Amino acid sequence: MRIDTAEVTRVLPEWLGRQRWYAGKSRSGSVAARLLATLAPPTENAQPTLTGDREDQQAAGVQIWIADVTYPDGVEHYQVPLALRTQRVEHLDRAFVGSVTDLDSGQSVELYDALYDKEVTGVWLRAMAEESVLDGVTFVRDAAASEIPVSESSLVLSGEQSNTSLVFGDAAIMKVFRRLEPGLNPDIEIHAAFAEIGGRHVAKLLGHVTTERDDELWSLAMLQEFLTTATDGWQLATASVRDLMAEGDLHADEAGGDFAAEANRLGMSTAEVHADLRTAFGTTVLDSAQLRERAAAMNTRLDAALHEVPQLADVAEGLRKAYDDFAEISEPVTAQRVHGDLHLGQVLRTSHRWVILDFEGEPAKAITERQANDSPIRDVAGMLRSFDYAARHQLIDMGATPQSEFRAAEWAQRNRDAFCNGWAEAGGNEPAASAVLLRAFEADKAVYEAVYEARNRPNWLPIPLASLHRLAETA
Ligand SMILES: Nc1ncnc2c1ncn2[C@@H]1O[C@H](COP(=O)(O)OP(=O)(O)O)[C@@H](O)[C@H]1O
Ligand SMILES: O=P(O)(O)O[C@H]1O[C@H](CO)[C@@H](O[C@H]2O[C@H](CO)[C@@H](O)[C@H](O)[C@H]2O)[C@H](O)[C@H]1O
Repeated sequence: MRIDTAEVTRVLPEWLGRQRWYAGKSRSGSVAARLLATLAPPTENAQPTLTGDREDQQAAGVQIWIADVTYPDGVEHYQVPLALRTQRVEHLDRAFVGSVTDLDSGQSVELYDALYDKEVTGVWLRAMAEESVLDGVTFVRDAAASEIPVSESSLVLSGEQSNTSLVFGDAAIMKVFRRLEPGLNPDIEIHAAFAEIGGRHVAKLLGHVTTERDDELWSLAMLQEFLTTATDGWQLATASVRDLMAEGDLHADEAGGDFAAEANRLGMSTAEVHADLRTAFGTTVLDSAQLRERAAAMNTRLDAALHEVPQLADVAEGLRKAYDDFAEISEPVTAQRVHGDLHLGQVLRTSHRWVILDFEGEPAKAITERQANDSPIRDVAGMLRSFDYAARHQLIDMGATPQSEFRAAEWAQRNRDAFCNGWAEAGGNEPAASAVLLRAFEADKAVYEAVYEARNRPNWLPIPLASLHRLAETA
C-alpha cells in the first residue's frame, strides 16, 4: 500500500484545525505533509481482534507523518501518526482523518489518528521493549523490559492537552509530542536526569522515541510509569473552591475541603524538585545585562500579545513598569533549570506525595529557550497564577457577585500564601523577598495565558485579564 503525499496534504488541514494541540488555529498557514517513517506495513501488522468484529480484522499500517505548517514568519512541525486501513471503521469515527487512494491498487485508504487505534498502538511499546530502530526512528528503553506493558491495550486521555497521552492498562502512560522541534525534549532530558540522582517527586521514565534529521535529534514520544492512585492538583483545588462556594458565608479556613495544607506540601515538594534540578544541572547567575535582556523579551511578548488580545492595552503601561523594575534589579539573580509551565494541572497527589509532571516548559517557546536557566521564582509565579485560576474559573460558570469575587480572592490568597510558605520552608527563598521577580513573572505568565485563552477558551479570558489588572496596578 502506497499513498500519495499530495493527497495526505489535501486531507490534513481541516483535521488539524480541529485538534486541541494545534497551535496554528488563529493564523493562516499552508500545510504540507511528509512521510517520516513507516513503523508497520499493513500486511505485517495483523493483530488478534479485541471484539471479533470483521472490521477489526483488517491489518492496519502505521506511519508517522509530519505536517509542516508555513506561516509568513516561520514554520511549525506537527507529528501525525496515522493508521492506514482498507475500510472505514465505525468505532474509530472520531479519529478519522480522511480518505486517500492506494497508488498500487487504486482502492481507497482510510486514514485514522493511529493513537486512537488500539490495534496499532502496541507497535510503540514493543519497539521500545525491543530497543528497535524502525525506518530511522529510534526506540529507547529506559527501564527493565518487564516494566514495559507490551500486551496492555491503550486509551487516549481526553483532557485539554498540548500533546496526546495514551494510558496502557494502568501501568504506563505514553506522551506523543505533537509540535516538534529539534533537540532532546526537556521532559525526557529532565526525567532521565532525575532517574540518575533519584529525584522523588517525578514519575519513572520507562522509554522514549527519537529520530534524526539533518544531523539533528528530534524527540517524538516519552513513556512513563502511570500513577494510578493519583489525583491532579486542579481537581483537588477546584473541589475545595466548590465546597467553599457551596457554604453560605464561611471563610476558606472554616469550610470543609480546605486546600491550604496541601498547597503548603505542594510548595515544599516544588522546592525539593528545584533542589534536585540544581543537583542535576547546576546553577548560574543572571547579571544585569541578562536581566535587561529578559525584561526586553517580556516586553516583546507583550507587544505580540497586544495584537491578539486588544484588551491588554488597558494594562500595558503598568506591566511595562513591572518589567522595567525587573530590568533594574541591581544584585545578581541565581538561575537554574526550572519547570517552566508549572500549574495545578501539572501536579499529581499520590497516596505518598506530590509528583510534578511535564517538564517541557511553555509549548509556545523554542526548546533552547525552555532549556535556559531561569530563576525558580518563575515556577512559583506559575503556581500562584494557577491558584487565581482555580478560584476564579467557577465564577465564570456560576456568574460573579461582589461576595463570590471576594471569597474567591480570599481562597486564592490563602493558598498562594500556604504554597509560598511551604516553598520557603523547604529551601526556596522567601518569595516575598523577591517581589520584583515574582510580579514580573506573574505578569509575563498572565500575558501568555491571555493569548492562550483567546485562542483556545475565549470565555476564560477574563481570568488572566482580572489578574493583569491587579498586577498592573501594583507595579
Ligand atoms: N505518570 C503519570 N501518571 C498518571 N497520570 C499522568 C502521568 N503523566 C501525565 N498524566 C496525566 O496526563 C495529563 C497530561 O500530561 P502532561 O504531561 O501534562 O501532557 P501535556 O504536555 O499534553 O499537557 C496530566 O494532566 C495528568 O492528568
Ligand atoms: O497543555 P499544558 O498543560 O502544557 O499547558 C497549557 O494548557 C493549560 C490549560 O490546560 C494552561 O494552563 C492555564 O489553565 C490552567 C487551568 O486549566 C491553570 O491551572 C493554569 O494556571 C493556566 O496557566 C497552560 O498555561 C498552557 O501552557
